[in-house]
Amino acid sequence: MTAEIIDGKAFAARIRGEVAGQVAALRRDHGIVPGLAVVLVGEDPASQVYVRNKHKQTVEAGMESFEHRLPVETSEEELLALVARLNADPAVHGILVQLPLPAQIDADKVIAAIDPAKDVDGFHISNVGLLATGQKALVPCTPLGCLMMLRDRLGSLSGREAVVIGRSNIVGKPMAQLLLRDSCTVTVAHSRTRDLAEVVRRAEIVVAAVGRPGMVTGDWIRPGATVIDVGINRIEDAETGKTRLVGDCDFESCAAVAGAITPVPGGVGPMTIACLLANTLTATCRAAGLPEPEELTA
Ligand SMILES: Nc1nc(=O)c2c([nH]1)NC[C@@H]1CN(c3ccc(C(=O)N[C@@H](CCC(=O)O)C(=O)O)cc3)C=[N+]21
Repeated sequence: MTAEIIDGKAFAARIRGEVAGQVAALRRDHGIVPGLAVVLVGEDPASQVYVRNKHKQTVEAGMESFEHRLPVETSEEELLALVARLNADPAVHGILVQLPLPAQIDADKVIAAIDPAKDVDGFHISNVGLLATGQKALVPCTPLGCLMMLRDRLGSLSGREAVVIGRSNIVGKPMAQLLLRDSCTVTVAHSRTRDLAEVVRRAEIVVAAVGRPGMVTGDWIRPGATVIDVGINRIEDAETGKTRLVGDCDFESCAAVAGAITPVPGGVGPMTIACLLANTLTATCRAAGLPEPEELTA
């Protein structure tokens, strides 16, 4: 069997188009322009690429983009002061502080300082708790994108066996909560899981988010399973000496067994940014007391 390759790039473009349409309607009917503030501390090259892409796509969707680049030696107090200003700014509907942060800044403290209503990353404990208890939350972008692709391919997820590999606050844990909310039977596996291959072989849905290049191989995959590869690992190609992006799944061997699989690049990554725009639109609608875009939320 050869897996269908899920085109995350095309899916993300479709979502951004939908967001752009609703942004245009908000402007036309209510004079509201959604605004997204992205804060980058330091000059990590990968982070700079992501922030540039976010800015470009935010503007293309018709929203306002506020970029704040701070030097690597920025203090925690300075960053907290900026967050406070953004919280108070009515033109800002969404706030994203790019992670990781330099060592002198406590990321948990910064996330806790963001107004939960503007927390488009869905990282604030208030949103984490709302998601975990099945209430209306802002949901982390990467798991939200994964959920959209799974629903699109499988329809109802009810009763399905899902295995999430990885237990991070950013992907693994919220992914498990979303799958649970859609009535999957969810297992969260991780580096200490015994017989990991055997656990993964049970799954109709595999979400790999461990950050270890090529760790999941085809012999771990149940025939026909849907495989969502969240890993974005930059490795050096042994032959060309150039760096390239690979996922947590060994693509060739997994694609030979799976029913469908997301590629890296061009899978989950573009969906993450599309969902950031969707969350910004959702936050804007909620702030204005307007009906929110149902098909763009979890
Ligand atoms: N507060 C916060 N929120 C985030 O959402 C966040 C963050 N911090 N820190 C860094 C990670 C990483 N991240 C990505 C987004 C898009 C791609 C993406 O579009 N990737 C392309 C490839 C891009 C390339 O060539 O490097 C793809 O997979 O096709 C990747 C990674 C968001 N993150």
